[in-house]
Amino acid sequence: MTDTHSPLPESVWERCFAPLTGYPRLAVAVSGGPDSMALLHLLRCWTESRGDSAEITVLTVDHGLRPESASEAAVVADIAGEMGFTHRTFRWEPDTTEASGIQARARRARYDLMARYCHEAGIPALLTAHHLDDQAETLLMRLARGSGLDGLAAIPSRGDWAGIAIHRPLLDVPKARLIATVAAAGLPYAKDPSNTDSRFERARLRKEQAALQALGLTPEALALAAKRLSRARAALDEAAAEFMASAVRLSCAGSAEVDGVRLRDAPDEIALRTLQRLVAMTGGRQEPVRLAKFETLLDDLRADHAAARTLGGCRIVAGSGKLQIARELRRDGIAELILQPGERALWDNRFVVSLADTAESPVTVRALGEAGARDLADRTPWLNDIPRFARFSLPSCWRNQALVSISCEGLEPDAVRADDTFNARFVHLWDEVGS
Ligand SMILES: Nc1ncnc2c1ncn2[C@@H]1O[C@H](COP(=O)(O)OP(=O)(O)OP(=O)(O)O)[C@@H](O)[C@H]1O
Repeated sequence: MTDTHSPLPESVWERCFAPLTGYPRLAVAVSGGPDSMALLHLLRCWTESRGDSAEITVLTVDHGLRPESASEAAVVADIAGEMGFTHRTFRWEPDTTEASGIQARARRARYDLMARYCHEAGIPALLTAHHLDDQAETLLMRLARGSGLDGLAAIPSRGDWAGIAIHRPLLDVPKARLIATVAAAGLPYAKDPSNTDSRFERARLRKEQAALQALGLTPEALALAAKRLSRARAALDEAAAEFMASAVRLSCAGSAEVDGVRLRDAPDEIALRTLQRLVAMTGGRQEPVRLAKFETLLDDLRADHAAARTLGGCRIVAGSGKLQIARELRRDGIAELILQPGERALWDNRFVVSLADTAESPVTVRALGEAGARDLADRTPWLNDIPRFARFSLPSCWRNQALVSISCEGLEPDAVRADDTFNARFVHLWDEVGS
């Protein structure tokens, strides 16, 4: 990819999209800016060039932060429609009392909304249009923060959000090429003024482009460094996954049990990754947790000082040679949701809950709670296989204030099954961790 200012040729986009082969359905995140409009156009070229390509759904989040945002979403909807793709717009209502971190909150809300929709629609993967210049900027920003290996490896080409695979097929492509691609395709695109607003770190960095390039810190060189570091990150992730396969028991009920002796003896990097991973999987992706907190946890475990604690939405309890991790039931509870017959939804970023269309009426899904868990302990044998505290945050299904099911896919039917039209499936990665 030496010519950085011409449209992307077929040989290149075919290679970019190769990892997407085999998905029956794909969602693509399109803001209406040049990068994601280029991705949309290339995806159309790709689907046209293949007889058996995936069904595409285009997703736009209207953050309502600029007056033009609704009309920009409408333009994306029109273009997606002309291409023969389904389109959905989600409106985000920001909490205006919170003054800080609007970009980070918008980003989190965006991924949550899109992942939720993907679960409802049965779409396993979401594409975003991150590119080489995004990668280079991310590396520089992380350097400035003193990030470690994971941070410096920057944006992964393949990630995960609440059980949905995230693919970034254009990560090796310079932004200028995407602009040339979208221009050659004759597609309109929106300009986001926050890209040049000096209140934001990324925009400040862009203003220093010339100075950085003069020092040899070109986007290509930075992205290459990130790519090399990402190989090291991938190797460590793989080693951690192997460790987890033999030292972790992950329950279909969404809790994890780790062999405490093996965790203490594991290399720091592997033990830390295991803890981070399990907290992210079982904790419903609450606020991001700083690495330093995991380092303290590991030190305490090794020094036998690890009393029960909470971290990242989880409760972590050490004892009898094991470590148990499960979603914490906080005082402010876990949000409930109402499920209509025939509906499927993501609950607490952990379980895909569904109600068969034969169900007689809607149900409410909520955490089982302490009283419910006590009541069921003798009647539902698998409950005894998971830690007591992990039972409180299990998905339970209620109708008219009566508990009708706590069915978890992969476990024996429960004793309360007054209704067998409800199902809950833990969203996280069976094949990577022993269950
Ligand atoms: N409002 C939006 N609606 C739909 N997709 C969006 C929206 N904003 C961003 N995206 C998707 O995310 C990609 C990256 O955009 P941007 O760099 O602004 O997002 P980000 O989420 O902050 O990035 P990161 O995930 O690296 O933090 C876009 O190319 C697009 O695919």
